[in-house]
This record gives sequence, C-alpha cells and structure tokens, in this order.
Amino acid sequence: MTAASLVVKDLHVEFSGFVAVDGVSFDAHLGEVRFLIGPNGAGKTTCIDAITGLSKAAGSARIGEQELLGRPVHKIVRLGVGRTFQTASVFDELSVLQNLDIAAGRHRPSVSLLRTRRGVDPAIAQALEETGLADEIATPAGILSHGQKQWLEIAMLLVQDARVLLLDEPVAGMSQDERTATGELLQRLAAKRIVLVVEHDMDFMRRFATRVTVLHQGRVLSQGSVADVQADGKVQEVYLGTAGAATTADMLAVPDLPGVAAGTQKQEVD
Ligand SMILES: Nc1ncnc2c1ncn2[C@@H]1O[C@H](COP(=O)(O)OP(=O)(O)OP(=O)(O)O)[C@@H](O)[C@H]1O
Repeated sequence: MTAASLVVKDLHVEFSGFVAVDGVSFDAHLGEVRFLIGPNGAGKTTCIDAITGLSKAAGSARIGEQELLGRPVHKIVRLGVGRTFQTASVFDELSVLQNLDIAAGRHRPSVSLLRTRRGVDPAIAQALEETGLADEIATPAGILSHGQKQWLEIAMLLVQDARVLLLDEPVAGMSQDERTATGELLQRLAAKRIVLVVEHDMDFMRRFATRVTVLHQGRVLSQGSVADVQADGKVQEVYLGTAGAATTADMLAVPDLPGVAAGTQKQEVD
C-alpha cells in the first residue's frame, strides 16, 4: 500500500509556553528523499514527534486524506507512519531475524529456525534484501556495525509496511561507505514510500536530498532544492554564524556555498 504524500500545515508545538515549532509547513512526496535540516534546537525532532503523536501539536499533518494530529501513537503507526530515533532501538541480545519477527508481530520459538532462512516470511526476506542484511539473520543485533543497526531499524519499519518513513539522523556515527549505502537505500525506498530525513550531515544532505526544508528557531527559514537553500542568504547567515545559531562542526563545514570564499567561512570548533 502506498501513500502519495505527507502534507504538514501550520504545525505548532509548545512546551509549557515555550514555542518549539511555530507555523511550520512542508510536504513530502513519493519519489523524493525529503530533508529537514537546521541547527541544534531548531525543532526538527519535535516536528517528527508531533507527526507521530509523541508531542501534542496544533495544525495539520496528513497522509493522503488521513489527519494524523490528535490520534494516539499506535493508531498513527497503524496508518503506516514509522520512525527511527537518533539512538538505535533494536534488541541487542536478539538476532537480526528475531528483531524483525518482533517488528512483524511474529514469534519464533525454535532456536534452530534462527540459523536458517526456512520459515522466514516473504516480507521479512524482502526487508533483509532491501537493507543488505540478508547474510546477517542469525547475527545478534548487538554486534552489528553502527550502520547495520540503523539498517535493521529501517528493515523493522519495512516489515511493518510503513508507508511513511521518518528518519532522525540516520547516518550519525556512520562510516563514509555506510553513509553512501544508506543514501542509496533511501533513494530506492523513496520509490514506494514517503521518506523524510532529519539530518545534521550537510555532505549527506547535498548528495541525496531532492528537496530540503531548513528550520531555525522553530520556523521555516527556507525550502526548495539543495541549490535553492544553499543560495539563500538567510541560510548562509545561520550556518556561517552571524546569527550565532550553528553549534556543531558539521554545520559549520559548508564547503560549497555559492559566493562564499573559503577564507570567509567560519572555522570548525573543537
Ligand atoms: N519535551 C520537551 N520539553 C521541553 N522542551 C523541549 C522538549 N523537546 C524539545 N524541547 C525544546 O524544543 C526545541 C526544539 O527541540 P528539537 O529537539 O526539536 O530540536 P532539533 O532541531 O531536533 O535539535 P537537534 O538537532 O539538537 O536534535 C529545543 O529548544 C528543545 O530544548
């Protein structure tokens, strides 16, 4: 089952009077790898929390005709909205297959089945293939590489047939090869699912984003193609520090902003 679009309109989230997300609107469609970026505290994760029912929000977030805001978390999951968190939440002591069985709501009582692909249902087999984990079914999740753990989390969403994938910093801590593999995975997944990525990694964003929304202090600062947002003076101001908002080395490393001489870029901080 597919959903053609996620449309967020005028999203507003407050925590005890503090406005974390203020009138944010964006959309994401099948076929694109959609990015949400912004400095620390910009409101990116809060947007995902609102869409998935973890934070109370005003405004609207729809997949197709279905309004998500106001529904409990489990009903939003049932509508096909899946998310990953900044820290992988797999069961380390269980095998890859057992983790996927749990995600699929299956129980696999026989230990012998863990060592073979016999008895693996088609949705799990497909998720294993898609995420490149087919040779790891018996591997305890705890000894997977950081990248493989993130892919396992994505595979868990695939076996649940999530139609909307909301991924919070999926490449944080990954090697360069794992980042590339993850970007290519997201491009493949985007053909059939809505993919929205929250990221700090600017190089990854430049390589794989089709459209980008830049948040700053809870509001949309800019949105459009990678070229559009990189050329936007407001974005340059935030990322180059005159607004004093960029706080991570990744954010400050913006090597190919048009019209910005290398010597004028702010140096990375320790
Ligand atoms: N549960 C909460 N209670 C109070 N304030 C919160 C809560 N969750 C988030 N905030 C605040 O809302 C603002 C937005 O936070 P959020 O985590 O969405 O930012 P972010 O853009 O995802 O940042 P980062 O890149 O650091 O993860 C921050 O000022 C944060 O401190």
